[in-house]
Amino acid sequence: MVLFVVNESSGNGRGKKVWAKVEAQLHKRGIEYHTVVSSSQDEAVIRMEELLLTGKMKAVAVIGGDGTLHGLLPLLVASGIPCGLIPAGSGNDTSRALGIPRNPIRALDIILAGHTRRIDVLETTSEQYKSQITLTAVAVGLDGAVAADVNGSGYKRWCNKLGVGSLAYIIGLFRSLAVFKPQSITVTIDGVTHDFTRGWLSAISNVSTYGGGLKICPKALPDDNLLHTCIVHSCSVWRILLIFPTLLNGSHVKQPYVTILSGRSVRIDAPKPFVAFGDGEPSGHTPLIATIVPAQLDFLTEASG
Ligand SMILES: Nc1ncnc2c1ncn2[C@@H]1O[C@H](COP(=O)(O)OP(=O)(O)OP(=O)(O)O)[C@@H](O)[C@H]1O
Repeated sequence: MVLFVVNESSGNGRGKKVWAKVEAQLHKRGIEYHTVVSSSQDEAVIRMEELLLTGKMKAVAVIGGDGTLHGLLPLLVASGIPCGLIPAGSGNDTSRALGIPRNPIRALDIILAGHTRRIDVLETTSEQYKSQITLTAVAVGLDGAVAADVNGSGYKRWCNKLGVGSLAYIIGLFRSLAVFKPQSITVTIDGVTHDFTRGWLSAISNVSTYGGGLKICPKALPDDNLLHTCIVHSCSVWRILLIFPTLLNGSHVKQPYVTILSGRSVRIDAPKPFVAFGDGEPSGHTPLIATIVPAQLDFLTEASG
């Protein structure tokens, strides 16, 4: 039986509408299911844990955004149960990376078909969070500041209402640029140290996009056993504004102000703490260590080939 974990508030209420469509479809097809409709992440984890202990759940389907899935990752990884997603968030970078359609019924069909792809996750350690699991990317620096600004903001609600959830990240960028101060950063990847002056951000990615479709690490794949980090450095605020549109097609990687490094483990240091957000949720501050943990999650996706 599939357990549906629903965050009705994801996408500023889209979760509720998506669940209504999915539930109607399940009834129509006469499919039995269990459900956890939660008002908080803690409640979802407790109730999901209880239901998994019964041994009757063959898969968990999350209805929500990247943040909803993020909160359930430790339990999903520990249980080894296949996991699916019916996207209902604002950014939806997990569904983008795994080719899961926005149409709830098509996403439901993928879950019911039962094909899985084994994917990696990122584990981060900071002073604030001893161990955290992220599926998409950890934004460190300017992009972390953007995530902090977007989270819970009034404009995010409006963007979602207008059906342009990704626009919230663009608004957040302009607001954050007005106050953000770049600084020297040190990125140590697999033991090799790289120093950057005027470091703006170091995005650590398991998938190619973040922030609602920005191709920050275009070559990253969720099952390549590697993490990829994109460092933007040595440039002015005006250059950042010019680089930003090139994130849409990933051509920023050709610029001298952008360095991509890949490996298994990375540590980011900065003289003053840079804020970090994983899957759009708080991950602490630098110094921060991220490690790729290969083949941790069986994700329900379209059959390949
Ligand atoms: N299982 C849950 N039930 C209820 N609320 C949750 C649950 N998990 C997380 N939340 C809260 O709901 C917020 C919004 O969820 P989520 O991040 O999935 O949606 P979003 O922000 O609209 O989309 P995205 O993360 O794709 O941009 C989270 O930041 C968190 O505070």
